[in-house]
Amino acid sequence: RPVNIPIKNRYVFITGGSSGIGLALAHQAASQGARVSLLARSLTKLEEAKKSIRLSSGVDVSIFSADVRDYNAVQRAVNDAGPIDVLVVNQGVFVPQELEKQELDEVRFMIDVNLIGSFNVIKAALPLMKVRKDREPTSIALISSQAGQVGIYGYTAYSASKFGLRGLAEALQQEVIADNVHVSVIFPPDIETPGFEQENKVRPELTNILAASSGLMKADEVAKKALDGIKSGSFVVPCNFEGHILAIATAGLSPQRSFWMASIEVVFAGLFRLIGLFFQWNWYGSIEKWHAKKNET
Ligand SMILES: NC(=O)C1=CN([C@@H]2O[C@H](COP(=O)(O)OP(=O)(O)OC[C@H]3O[C@@H](n4cnc5c(N)ncnc54)[C@H](OP(=O)(O)O)[C@@H]3O)[C@@H](O)[C@H]2O)C=CC1
Ligand SMILES: CCCCCCCCCCCCCCCC(=O)[C@@H](N)CO
Repeated sequence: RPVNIPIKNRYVFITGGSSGIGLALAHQAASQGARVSLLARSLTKLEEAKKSIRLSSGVDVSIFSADVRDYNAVQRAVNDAGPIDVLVVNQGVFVPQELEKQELDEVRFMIDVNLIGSFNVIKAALPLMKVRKDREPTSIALISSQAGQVGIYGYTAYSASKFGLRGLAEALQQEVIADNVHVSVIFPPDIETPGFEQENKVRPELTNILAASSGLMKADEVAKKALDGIKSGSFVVPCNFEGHILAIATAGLSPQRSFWMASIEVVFAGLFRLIGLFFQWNWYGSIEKWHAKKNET
């Protein structure tokens, strides 16, 4: 059934809101009349974000410095922020590397921040969100990645953390639906953000080749898709053309509000499996070629 989750005059809490997608989302939510709170570690970056939002939309946002890995710190921030209508769990770290070369500390870092950190944020915020149920519907949105829909070379730990968010989201939606809380998972491709700029310095060549199957988006475009998906209470939120194909090919047993999209998923399931196999065939071809070239030199 369709749902409409308004943003205007509502409380939006964004983790990782001081940079990249989170910051773009904060700008857009503020300019649409939301009361915005941001959480991240660096107070300096938070203050810069606050200043830039005040300059562009005249809105004063609240900022909270905390590490999502620290449950007590997250709980304090969430309680200080007050009511929450829309929770955007966006914080994330990504250090691409072949597992054989990657230190386990880096694996743990990604799982801790991306997955366990999301548990900490949601668990701390849920009680505050449930008390808002007598009002309008509320939302919990998680920023995953297309690497959370399909495993990609160089992303063993990152993909695991982002696939994990999907399981969390599917189960959570069943637990909170009675409280009129609607869960959305956003699956973006590569996005031009400060984090991506860092990632690009160390990304394995094969990761670049495979990720190039999907486009590169601007943070503003992704933020707009995310916000529209949140407002319409969509469970799976794709961001670009490839993302739509990927969403249908990996629909699995996730909830679907749109009768139209559900029909497409059912009727074209076989066709999209075929497209998926074509991509895999192509990717394994690239991997083979890359190894052949490496062995030559
Ligand atoms: N850029 C891309 O290509 C893509 C990104 N994504 C996902 O989108 C999300 C945002 O990415 P992007 O905007 O590029 O990232 P950025 O690196 O630009 O921003 C990350 C934000 O998260 C905060 N953050 C990081 N670690 C923690 C922590 N332990 N506790 C609290 N806050 C933290 C950062 O602030 P601080 O460091 O001060 O804590 C910052 O505000 C991530 O979940 C990422 O996986 C998905 C697909 C593609
Ligand atoms: C069945 C049809 C398939 C359609 C095309 C599929 C293309 C998939 C490409 C996946 C790209 C993953 C990018 C990850 C970005 C990211 O999260 C990092 N930049 C870290 O932030």
